[in-house]
Amino acid sequence: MNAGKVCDQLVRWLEANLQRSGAEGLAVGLSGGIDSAVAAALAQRAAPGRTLGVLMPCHSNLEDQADAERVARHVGIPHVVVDLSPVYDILARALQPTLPAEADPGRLQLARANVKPRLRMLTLYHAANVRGYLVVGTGNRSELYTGYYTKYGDGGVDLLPLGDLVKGEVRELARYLELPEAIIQRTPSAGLWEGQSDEGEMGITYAELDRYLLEGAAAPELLARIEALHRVSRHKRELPPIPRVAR
Ligand SMILES: Nc1ncnc2c1ncn2[C@@H]1O[C@H](COP(=O)(O)OP(=O)(O)OC[C@H]2O[C@@H]([n+]3cccc(C(=O)O)c3)[C@H](O)[C@@H]2O)[C@@H](O)[C@H]1O
Ligand SMILES: Nc1ncnc2c1ncn2[C@@H]1O[C@H](COP(=O)(O)OP(=O)(O)OP(=O)(O)O)[C@@H](O)[C@H]1O
Repeated sequence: MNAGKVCDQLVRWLEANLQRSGAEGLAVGLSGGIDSAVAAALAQRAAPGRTLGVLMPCHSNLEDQADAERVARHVGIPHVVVDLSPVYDILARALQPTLPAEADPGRLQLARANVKPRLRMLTLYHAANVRGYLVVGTGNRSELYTGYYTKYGDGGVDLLPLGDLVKGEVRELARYLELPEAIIQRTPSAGLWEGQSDEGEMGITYAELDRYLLEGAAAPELLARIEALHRVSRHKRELPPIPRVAR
């Protein structure tokens, strides 16, 4: 991949989409991870002085927040911090009546974890609405293909500038953009629970997934796993089905 060429294309793509929309700027959620750092750096180039970073810790560790602040400084964008921890706690209590009598522990953990990206989506849209900005998503091709994101959570965005790049290409772009090496080297994690890692949860490494997406090469078991993830997450990449009514 020619990182310089890709960078220019993506900046121009963001500029064009911003202009077409009539919106005034771009808002990006900054987690301290590589995807949001790259998305923010591209947004800042496309809309200098009109890009906002939004930090939304939710029982997150202080290191992540420090990394996110570092990204905002490095990229040169203003940022706001919205601590979602208290609202998450209140919501977790308020949601008790939605629980079945005997909730499956695995499902309960995931349902609770998905509240965090959904609160972030709500917060980002509020920040965007009050400024006339668009919400820039950070999903990459590897995550989109496998559905590794929360529907209407981090999947609820206006633009996906990284959507055609596999995770390894996002890393190449991060190096081209001269983002801090510590951010580039972080273990990819959605940070939804202690010890969670993307690769651990998916049961596939990004190297394997990227190779499959770029070259179509994968061992049969791996191919079956990736295609199963793709199949069951199809609904996330489409609008909700609408019945055709016969009158
Ligand atoms: N066939 C179908 N047709 C229509 N809708 C369907 C459906 N199957 C499920 N659904 C709906 O979708 C829901 C399940 O989807 P969803 O709510 O997203 O939940 P789900 O895919 O189960 O969980 C989200 C996954 O994304 C990961 N994640 C989240 C956030 C960020 C990142 C990251 O690294 O960036 C990763 C997270 O760790 C977890 O593995 C179901 O409860 C149901 O409402
Ligand atoms: N604490 C946070 N503050 C602000 N935004 C966040 C936060 N956590 C997640 N996000 C947003 O949600 C997106 C998905 O983040 P997540 O941490 O789940 O995994 P990711 O896809 O590896 O992204 P990244 O590499 O940017 O961390 C992030 O890129 C970011 O835009």
